[in-house]
Formats: sequence, C-alpha cells, structure tokens
Amino acid sequence: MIETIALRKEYSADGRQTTALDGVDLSVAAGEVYGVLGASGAGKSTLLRCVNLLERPTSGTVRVAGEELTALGPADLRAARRRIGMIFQHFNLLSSRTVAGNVALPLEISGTGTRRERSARVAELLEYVGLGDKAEAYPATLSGGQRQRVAIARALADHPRVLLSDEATSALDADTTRSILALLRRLAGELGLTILLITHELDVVREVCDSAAVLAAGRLVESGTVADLLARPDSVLAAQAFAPVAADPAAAYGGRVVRVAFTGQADGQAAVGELARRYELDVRLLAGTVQTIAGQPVGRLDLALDGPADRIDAGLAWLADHGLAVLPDDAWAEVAV
Ligand SMILES: Nc1ncnc2c1ncn2[C@@H]1O[C@H](COP(=O)(O)OP(=O)(O)OP(=O)(O)O)[C@@H](O)[C@H]1O
Repeated sequence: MIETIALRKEYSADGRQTTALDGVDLSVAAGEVYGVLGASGAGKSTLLRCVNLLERPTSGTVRVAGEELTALGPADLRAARRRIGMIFQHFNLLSSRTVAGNVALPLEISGTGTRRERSARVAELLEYVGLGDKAEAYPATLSGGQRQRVAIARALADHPRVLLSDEATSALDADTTRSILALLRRLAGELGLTILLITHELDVVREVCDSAAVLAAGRLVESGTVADLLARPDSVLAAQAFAPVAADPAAAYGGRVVRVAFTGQADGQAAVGELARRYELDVRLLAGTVQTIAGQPVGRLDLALDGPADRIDAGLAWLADHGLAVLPDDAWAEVAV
C-alpha cells in the first residue's frame, strides 16, 4: 500500500548540506499499522512528509495505493493526496471554526457533495470518533484527546486509504494516548485503513503497531513485525524494551558481565543454576526480566560471572547449546532511539 524505494532527501541551509533520508526502502502492507521509531533528528518527519510529497524527495520513488506519486503532475498529485489523511502532534485545528466546521473543511475544499451531504458525513464521522455531542463546540473548549479525535475525523472525511500520523500522541497523557491508539487500531480493523505512524516512543509501537522500522541517521536499520523484532535477541527494538542494567556493566559490577536472551521454551533461571554448578562459577544475577510478546514469554538475564576464563567460555557455549542466546558485548551499548 505504501512503498518507498531508495528515498533520499537532502537539505541545504546556510551553505551546509544535511542528508535527512539516505536511501530508505519502506514497504507497508494494506490494512497494516506500521510504526517508524527513531531518535530526534533521525529523519522521521521528513520520511512522513515525503510519503505524501508535502516534501519532494531529492531522489527515489514513492508509491501509495499502486500510484507512483513521484511521477505525478500537480493536478493528479492533489487528487492522490486526498486519499492520504494526516494527523499531527498539535492537532492543527482551526480555532475559529466549530468541531463540525473543522471536519467539514476538507469536503468544502474538495467540493464534495451538497451542504446536506457534507453535514451528514460530518455527523457520521463525529459519531464514529465518539464526539457526536460536540459538533457545535469550539476546539478551545475540548481536551487534547478530544481535539485529536476531531483531527482524526477530519483526516477521514474524504475516505482516505492511508493515514499518516506525525507523533499524534506525543502531547497526550498516558490514558488519553491509549484511547487514541485504540481508535487508530479500530480504523485499521474496521475501515481497512493503512496507517503509517512516526514516534519516538517504543510503547506506542508496542501497543498499536503490527510492524515497525527503526530509523537512525536517515537509514532504516531494521524492520519487520513487532513480535519478530522484539523476540530477536539482537534487535534495536529489543535492546530498548530490555534496558541494560548499566551502560558499562563490567566496570560497574566486576567479573565478566553478559546478557542472555531466552524465549518461552527455555527455562532461564534453571539454566543459570546449572551453569554455576556444572562449571563451578560464581554467577550473580544482576537483572532478569520477562515480557510477554505476541503471547510468548521473552526474557533477558544480566549475569556477572567470576571464575577462570576458559570455564566461563565453556559455560557460555553450554548456555547457547541450551537455547539461551548470549548476546555480543556491544548489546550493552546504549541504542539511541
Ligand atoms: N527544512 C529543513 N531544512 C534543513 N534541514 C532540515 C529541514 N527539515 C529537517 N532538516 C534536518 O533533517 C534531519 C532530519 O530531520 P527530521 O525533522 O526529519 O527528524 P525527526 O526524526 O522527525 O526529528 P524530531 O523527532 O526531532 O522531529 C535533521 O538533521 C534536521 O535538522
């Protein structure tokens, strides 16, 4: 439904060149909620704005719903954009218009239907987002969550196939965030909408996304289903989900400090006990976490091992043979997401 191929965006400002996107290949299937996670400056907003060509890429291809947007002339592009809704962190509502007036705006601009048909569509949309009784209210009298619902209703007015969400929950508290994410989920499930959202919060991805990609310095460093990425011991997403006990654990705890990943089948605790006995090592458990990911327990154990180096190496090999992945030392490195 959404595809970018070798997408590049360079900005030049004050004689300095910035590569905001450095060859991004993204593929979002129809009906999917897809999250792009990245630190500040990673290029997330640029990517989103390039998908509907609010920003023209320096090179590369953008396809949405089978149409190559990067090859369209201005009139066709305007028509194609009507099938792409967008919501923003700060809602971008017109304060001088009522809630109904805000939702009607895209229909007025595109000249869709009669006034009566537009009113009926607006009423239907407001009902759908749970604001049936707020049609005549002004945005200033609404909560943040209600404003975002108005913005979502407005984005849906022209029956888009794709919704782009630019940090739509970043200005909201935790409960409101959850309710807005639940609404996005409903849009995908009930209307078959494809949703591409950008966020800097792992929890948003975990809560609502089917698939995700991590963007760093304008490049996609990994992508896949959220369940697969979190279950993969070496993924950036998993490193975020299981924060390390210390940035430099060897210095903090002494001994050889290792991080071990395991999934449902392996019994992490029992294996660690066996490791200590079998190889006569002093094993300290620094931290242990298990999270349920896609219905399956996925865990991390952070261990400090003391003993002769050859016995430690043999012990780690034994763990690996028993379904516990010993992560490379740089798994401790802080991942900037
Ligand atoms: N209009 C512009 N002119 C020049 N440089 C820009 C412009 N827009 C973005 N950039 C640069 O491109 C890079 C990516 O910016 P972008 O806003 O896409 O990142 P982001 O991941 O969305 O960050 P944030 O989460 O802080 O919004 C940054 O280095 C930024 O300074």
